[in-house]
Amino acid sequence: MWKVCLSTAANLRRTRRFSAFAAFPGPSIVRKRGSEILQDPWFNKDTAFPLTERDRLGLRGLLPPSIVSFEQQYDRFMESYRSLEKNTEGQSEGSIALAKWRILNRLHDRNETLYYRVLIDNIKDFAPIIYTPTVGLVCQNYSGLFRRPRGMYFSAKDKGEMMSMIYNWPSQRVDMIVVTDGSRILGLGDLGVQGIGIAIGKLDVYVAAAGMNPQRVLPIMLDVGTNNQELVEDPLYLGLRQPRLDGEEYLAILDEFMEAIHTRWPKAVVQFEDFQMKWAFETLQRYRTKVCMFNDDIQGTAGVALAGLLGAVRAQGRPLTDFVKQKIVVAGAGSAGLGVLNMAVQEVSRIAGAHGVTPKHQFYLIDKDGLITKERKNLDPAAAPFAKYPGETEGLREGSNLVEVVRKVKPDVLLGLSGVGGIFNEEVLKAMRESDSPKPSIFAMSNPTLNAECTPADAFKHVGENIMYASGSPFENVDLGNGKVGHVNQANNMYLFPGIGLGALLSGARIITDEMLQAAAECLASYITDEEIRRGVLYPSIRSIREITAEVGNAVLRQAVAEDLAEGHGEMGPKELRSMSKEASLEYVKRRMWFPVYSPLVLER
Ligand SMILES: NC(=O)c1ccc[n+]([C@@H]2O[C@H](COP(=O)([O-])OP(=O)(O)OC[C@H]3O[C@@H](n4cnc5c(N)ncnc54)[C@H](O)[C@@H]3O)[C@@H](O)[C@H]2O)c1
Ligand SMILES: O=C(O)C[C@H](O)C(=O)O
Ligand SMILES: [Mg+2]
Repeated sequence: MWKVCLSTAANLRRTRRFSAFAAFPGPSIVRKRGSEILQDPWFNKDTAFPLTERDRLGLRGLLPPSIVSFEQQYDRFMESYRSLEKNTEGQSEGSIALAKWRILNRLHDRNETLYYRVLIDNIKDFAPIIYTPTVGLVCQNYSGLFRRPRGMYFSAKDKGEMMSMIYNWPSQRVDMIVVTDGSRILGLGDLGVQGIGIAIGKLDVYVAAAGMNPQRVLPIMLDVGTNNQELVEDPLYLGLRQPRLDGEEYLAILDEFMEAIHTRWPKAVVQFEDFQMKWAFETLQRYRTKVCMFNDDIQGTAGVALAGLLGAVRAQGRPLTDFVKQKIVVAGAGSAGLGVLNMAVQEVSRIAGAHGVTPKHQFYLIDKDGLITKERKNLDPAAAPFAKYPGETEGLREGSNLVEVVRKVKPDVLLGLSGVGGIFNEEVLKAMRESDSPKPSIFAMSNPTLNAECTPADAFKHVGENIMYASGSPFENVDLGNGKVGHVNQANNMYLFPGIGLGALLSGARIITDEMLQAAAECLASYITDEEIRRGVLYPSIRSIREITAEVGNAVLRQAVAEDLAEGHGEMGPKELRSMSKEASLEYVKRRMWFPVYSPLVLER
């Protein structure tokens, strides 16, 4: 039916692209009738309710008589989106982006099936709106933009109540939770309760990329106060107006919350997002051996960066084992930068182990106070493994600045996770011209756009055309003249977190191990062909995120099975999972991915 109704070539392409994932829609059980259904975005079909359903569900007379098809609704939405693009021409980028977010958000609030379908089909255009970078702007303005709640809010005032509060969530089943305490939203700092936007955006990506069922995802804000004085003084601010809890008080809230969600949904996968570094590592260590959870900023980012770094080795025409020889300068010693270095060191050990040599790396770590050495006062224990000994610094000293380090080290890769826009300035980029690499790489991974350490245009201009470039937020490719294009990669954890969550869920993994994350990163790295590498491509197009996520999910699932951590999911037991070939488990993953189509609604009284 869907196929014969399609009118445009674009529609045809859409259907083909996802035909492998589309399943015949089974019925959805609904426990409400009439106008209550129209108010519920999970079930609402607007004017597309067929007559039989209008009769069955008490909708007759509540809708205009004409029945509009899903495809017509889809086209009408896209038309209004395009006309908004025209009508906002000439306005500031920020207000255009917010207008686009509003129109998508209104659809999200009204009709989830249509919302997720347009999101999946147009992920390249819409990801920058519902996710990085616009989601940053949305979080900054969340209190003013607020119209209706989404997800759950647990605050410091709810201490002792969380175990009962958790049952206020209407869905019996939750598969995926993204939780933030709002303390470090992208590179925008402490945004308090307004950080809920980031959890919502990540879960939208889960639905679009991993096919998580939107009825079973839950964004959560843990409001433990904010140290952002501007917010506290903002009359519109919707969060607690108190300093952030710290120390044992903070951990007591976290523990109570984790116990509550684990009690109600013991099989749910939990993603920690945008926690400040101080708590990011500590909470990861505290819960990762007890529940199925991971920290996206530490672990998801690390996997994506590692995949890109392995691509950078290939781009130099070197074998992957040469990763151990790479000189990598990392600017930013926070949760993301340290996560990347930890995983890179594990990779070095693995390669060295396989070749019977002593693992040794050439990684340099810089924070806001410059090069980190063993002489650093109050050296952070998490950064200590990467701090240089005096003899190893090639004339550099404690606190040497970025340009000094780049000049001296002549790194193969310069990678930024500092949260500070523009620190890869002209001087630093020009110093990269002296890189020892035949193809230097610049990863400006901080988000959102203005926080990128450098723009791609500046990187190609100042380092030269012969580079690999990646940024955390999306940028257009760079026109290098004479028909040449400087390819811009998006090194964003969105390539991995959906697959990590999906693989963990579908295997029923008890916990998420380093090896499962490694499998995810390797899977992503192997996605790119030599020909693509030659064109400067390190990551596949966001357009194929659903296919990539299925593969990554399968890699994670298979690793969970290999480590005997898979307890199974639904009717798929651990024994069945163990007996599956790689192809069979990939098929299982794909079949389990939710795809938005209107399913028949069946009333259960
Ligand atoms: N692309 C991605 O997928 C991705 C993933 C995670 C985080 N990020 C981005 O990375 C950034 C950092 O995140 P985080 O969680 O590590 O933050 P963080 O606050 O934990 O760490 C920031 C680090 O940068 C250092 N820094 C500050 N100014 C600097 C300077 N001038 N030079 C060098 N270092 C400097 C700080 O000292 C600190 O070590 C954010 O902008 C975030 O959006 C991107
Ligand atoms: O949210 C993103 O776009 C990536 C990452 O998780 C970040 O914190 O910047
Ligand atoms: Mg993040």
